[in-house]
Amino acid sequence: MTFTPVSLCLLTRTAADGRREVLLGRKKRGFGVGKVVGPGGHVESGESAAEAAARETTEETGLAVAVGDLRAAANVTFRFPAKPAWDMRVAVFTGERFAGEARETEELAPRWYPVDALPIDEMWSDNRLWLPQVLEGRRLDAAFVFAEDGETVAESHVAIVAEDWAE
Ligand SMILES: Nc1ncnc2c1[nH]c(=O)n2[C@H]1C[C@H](O)[C@@H](COP(=O)(O)OP(=O)(O)OP(=O)(O)O)O1
Repeated sequence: MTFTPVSLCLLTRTAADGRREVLLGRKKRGFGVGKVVGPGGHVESGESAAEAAARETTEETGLAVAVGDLRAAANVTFRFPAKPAWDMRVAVFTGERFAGEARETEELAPRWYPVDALPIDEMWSDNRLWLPQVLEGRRLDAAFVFAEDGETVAESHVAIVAEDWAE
């Protein structure tokens, strides 16, 4: 089985009203077009997963992120038995430090969403099973198998590796 390496970056901030927000965006082209996703994409040859997360974030949102400010938050595999070319292993990073203002790019229309009101129905269907936990500070290992339609989660496995923010 070959899993394409992909990185995903979840930047968070505290809004003026005190609510915690996460930067997501509507995908404008390519795989998953129309869905709300975190900035991310394929890890290029010679690049670490964290470097890919930082680069993709800059390319897709205009924000500058330092690799050292990213925290490894989850490893998630997506398997599509009906379409194995789509199989991917996603390294998910979180971070709170970045520079600049998010702007729309050719790939993504970014927007800050309150963490307690995620647009979960507009995201990949696996997201509801792991994204809120990551945003609560848990580190996860997860695996999802998609049904023939490439949209419905047929099997899921989510394991908590660490309760990072537990005090
Ligand atoms: N199932 C699921 N859950 C959560 N997030 C995602 C998925 N599938 C996904 O593809 N994604 C995310 C991961 C990435 O943010 C994108 C996919 O990246 P993609 O646009 O295919 O990769 P790029 O390298 O940016 O592509 P090109 O620029 O080369 O077209 O969606």
